[in-house]
Amino acid sequence: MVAPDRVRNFSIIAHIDHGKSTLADQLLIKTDTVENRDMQACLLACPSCALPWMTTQSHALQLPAVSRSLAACEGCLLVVDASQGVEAQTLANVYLALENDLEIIPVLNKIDLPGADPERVKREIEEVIGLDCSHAIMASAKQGLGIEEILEEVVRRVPPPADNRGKPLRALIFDSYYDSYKGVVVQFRVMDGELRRGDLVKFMNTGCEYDITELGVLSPKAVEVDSLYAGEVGYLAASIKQVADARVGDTVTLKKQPAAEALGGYTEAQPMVFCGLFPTDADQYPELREALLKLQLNDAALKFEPEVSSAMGFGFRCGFLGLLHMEIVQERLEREYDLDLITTAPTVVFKAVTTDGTEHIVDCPSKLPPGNRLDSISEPYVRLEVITPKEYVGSIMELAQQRRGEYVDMQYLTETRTTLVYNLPLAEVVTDFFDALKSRSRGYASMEYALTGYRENDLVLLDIKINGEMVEPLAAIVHRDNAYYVGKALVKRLKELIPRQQFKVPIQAAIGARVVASEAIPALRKDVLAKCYGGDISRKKKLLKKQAAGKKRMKSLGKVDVPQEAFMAVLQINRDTASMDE
Ligand SMILES: Nc1nc2c(ncn2[C@@H]2O[C@H](COP(=O)(O)OP(=O)(O)OP(=O)(O)O)[C@@H](O)[C@H]2O)c(=O)[nH]1
Repeated sequence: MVAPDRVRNFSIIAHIDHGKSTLADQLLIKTDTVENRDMQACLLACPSCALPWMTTQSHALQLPAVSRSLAACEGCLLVVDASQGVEAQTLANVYLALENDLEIIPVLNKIDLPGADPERVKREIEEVIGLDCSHAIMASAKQGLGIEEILEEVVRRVPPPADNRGKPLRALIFDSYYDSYKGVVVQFRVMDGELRRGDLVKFMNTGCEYDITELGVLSPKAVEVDSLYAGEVGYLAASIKQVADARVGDTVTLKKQPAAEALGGYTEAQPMVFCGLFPTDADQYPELREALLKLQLNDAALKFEPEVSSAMGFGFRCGFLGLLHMEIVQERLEREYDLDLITTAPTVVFKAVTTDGTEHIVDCPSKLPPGNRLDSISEPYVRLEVITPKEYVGSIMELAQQRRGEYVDMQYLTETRTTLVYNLPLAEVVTDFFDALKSRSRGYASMEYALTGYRENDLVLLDIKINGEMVEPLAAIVHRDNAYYVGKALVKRLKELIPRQQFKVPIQAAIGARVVASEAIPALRKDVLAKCYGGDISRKKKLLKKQAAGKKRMKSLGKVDVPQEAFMAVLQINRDTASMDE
């Protein structure tokens, strides 16, 4: 055991791409090579470290996990790219660090870059965050500059953990992952007491009990130990079947002498975005189920339940933390499990109150109670914070307004950069908002958002009928003011996307019994090959191949084949309405 006064627990917070992972690697190499060090530094990599390919959108939703990592530390490195500056995520993370009372050490990374301007960025950190930067460390994680200085500063400034060894065991879970041999490997920080291999432990929030089969520290390789004390960080394995049983934020205590109270901050990951996943080939349904179960072993936030739709057949209604999470899961299902899926447009979770006063959770538009029984519909809202160079402010405000945003605040962070705050419906953010923001700011704006609650709005169900049949997966819940636009644009888009059939196919958008838009796909006249009669054979082959590839992602709805893109068309509509002149 290491004397508690020689332990330092710290983590790294940074905006995406500012160099968190590179710096973490350097620090680990350095602590490993400096022998007889007078300390044991324990680096708690924030969860986003393990997922370096995630983009900003995901991070807002990962904040609870990041906040648990921070709760397990006494200090943190605030890493800011010296060629960029403070971004939306930097701010969100700093607030969490402040809430957790951490000692924050500013590090200006990437000073090797020709565009680096550490003095400007220092001023920015001082002005925006109010953090003294006179001792900020200049570093280049890439070139290994400033690494030793960082470690020295950590030892000097981050306080050692409080000596709580005498108390009943409380260990905070800040990460967990599934290992096919050991079961779930749980990473935790012992806050109070002591934990030994073989102990019978209880997870206070889930109530699950386990015998610890393996106890160890990651330094960074796993090294088994017999016991861990308050202040130490380690991992345990106990044949736990899925990460949902060992959730981030839960408290581990001893079954024999349990702590009176769990540590605070435990929240279950709530899926915020839902979509339907249907195998293109109905025979793949059992495989899809197996694959989802496997993914769930390592993904406590993934939710799914069987869904049967008259249009789509058997599939699953799946819940995700956000769009990025959804895309990652879909991609893994298709790549790793070789499934061909039709995905329906993502939707947020609405709350509907019927005239009898009952509240209904609506995670699928077609589940909305019928109009004549509806009293009200509410939708989730977020507080969105954007940081942007000031020349894009006008364009971003316009975007936020188009997306039903409600202006809250604007502040000049520095002479050149501005922060904008809006309240806006989550439904408007989970479409292509991030892309639109990036394109309007040439990639320079960054954003962060957090759920604030539900608000009642004048929302209606927009139904889509193809060839006279209601297609549930194409239905959408939209604001009444936009329903006409969306209906019109959606019907137009569907006409472009759905291939011609042997017969004329009418497409209609309706609110209740009222048709708000209609189009028709004319009947197919020519054979597809007729176009290139006499043309060379390779061209024909190419055309056929293209058709075959297209076919894979079709779903037959009644007599009409509908391609995958049609199910996502409603997402593009928002963009279209934004640029529609009408
Ligand atoms: N020039 C230069 N590039 C750096 C430095 N540190 C990191 N990078 C590069 O910046 C990019 C992002 O670095 P990462 O360490 O992946 O950043 P991150 O903050 O961990 O990113 P996420 O995990 O995706 O949030 C990589 O291409 C690194 O090679 C540095 O000191 N100088």
